[in-house]
Amino acid sequence: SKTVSTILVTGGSSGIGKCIAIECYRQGAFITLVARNEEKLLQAKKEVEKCAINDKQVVLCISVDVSSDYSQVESVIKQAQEKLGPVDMLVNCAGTSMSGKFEEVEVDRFKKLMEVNYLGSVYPTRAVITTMKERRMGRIMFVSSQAGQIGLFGYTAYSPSKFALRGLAESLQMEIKPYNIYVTVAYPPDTDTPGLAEENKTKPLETRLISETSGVCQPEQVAKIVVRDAIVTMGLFRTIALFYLGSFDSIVRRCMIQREQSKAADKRE
Ligand SMILES: NC(=O)C1=CN([C@@H]2O[C@H](COP(=O)(O)OP(=O)(O)OC[C@H]3O[C@@H](n4cnc5c(N)ncnc54)[C@H](OP(=O)(O)O)[C@@H]3O)[C@@H](O)[C@H]2O)C=CC1
Ligand SMILES: CCCCCCCCCCCCCCCC(=O)[C@@H](N)CO
Repeated sequence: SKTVSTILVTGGSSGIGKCIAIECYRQGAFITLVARNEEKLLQAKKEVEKCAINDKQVVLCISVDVSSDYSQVESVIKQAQEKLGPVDMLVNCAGTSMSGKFEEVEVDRFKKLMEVNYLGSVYPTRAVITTMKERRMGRIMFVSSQAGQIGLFGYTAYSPSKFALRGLAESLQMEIKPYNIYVTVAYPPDTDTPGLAEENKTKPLETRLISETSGVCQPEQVAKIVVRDAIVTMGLFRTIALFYLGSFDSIVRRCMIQREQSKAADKRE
């Protein structure tokens, strides 16, 4: 039996996701990289493999669009789990950004960003959650953005898709805490990646000046911090309304225990 973790990283072929994969591989994990473009996936796989700490480690690649068809996402993640074992940590990092003035953003982009950034995190999470609950263990990370905490000039399409992740994460955390599954949300500032370079091609001056106040991080640095937070801390509940959330948690726990007792009673009959 393995002692190391199995980690699935969406958006693992580039930028922050690739650095998260490398960071975990350096700690002995087995990794599945998920993204669409197969060449970029293979290239990233090679880079990750260079960081192995033992000869049993494996990097698996899956080419799929995380945002288009749930049944497809479910089936490829099932295949990955059959090969590498159940996912201990899911990192939802696949995403795309764009900036522009509200009235200049093509109307289709609002939908596209919600699909990729929001539904593209719902689907993989939905595909791993049942097994995590059965195993009574797991970690789920959502990669939001500083623009997922405050709305900023130029991000009328992007920010809402990142705010949505927070609502998802907090609600889900309340459901799955009794199952020993912890949710974290990362809110990085601008980070030097191919995605940022692409976004910068059309960034309004205001957006650029505002973003500069927060500086640009290196993806390796962001990866180190978010992986540490996901493994070491107990997730969101540190920061928000501890008292109320604690009492809601006890409701959830009580209901779970009652449900299990009545299930056991049914079996005895
Ligand atoms: N860089 C930054 O300044 C910041 C980024 N973020 C967030 O971090 C995440 C990663 O950003 P970054 O590293 O810059 O991005 P990159 O553009 O460099 O990488 C994006 C990754 O996501 C994959 N991806 C994109 N769309 C899909 C899809 N529909 N299905 C599956 N995979 C997909 C890409 O592969 P492929 O295209 O082949 O599918 C690639 O692996 C994003 O969610 C972004 O919003 C947050 C704060 C700051
Ligand atoms: C604790 C409260 C934090 C609030 C800090 C406010 C700082 C304002 C600057 C924000 C910079 C915008 C980052 C967007 C990054 C992004 O997601 C895109 N680059 C993706 O490519």
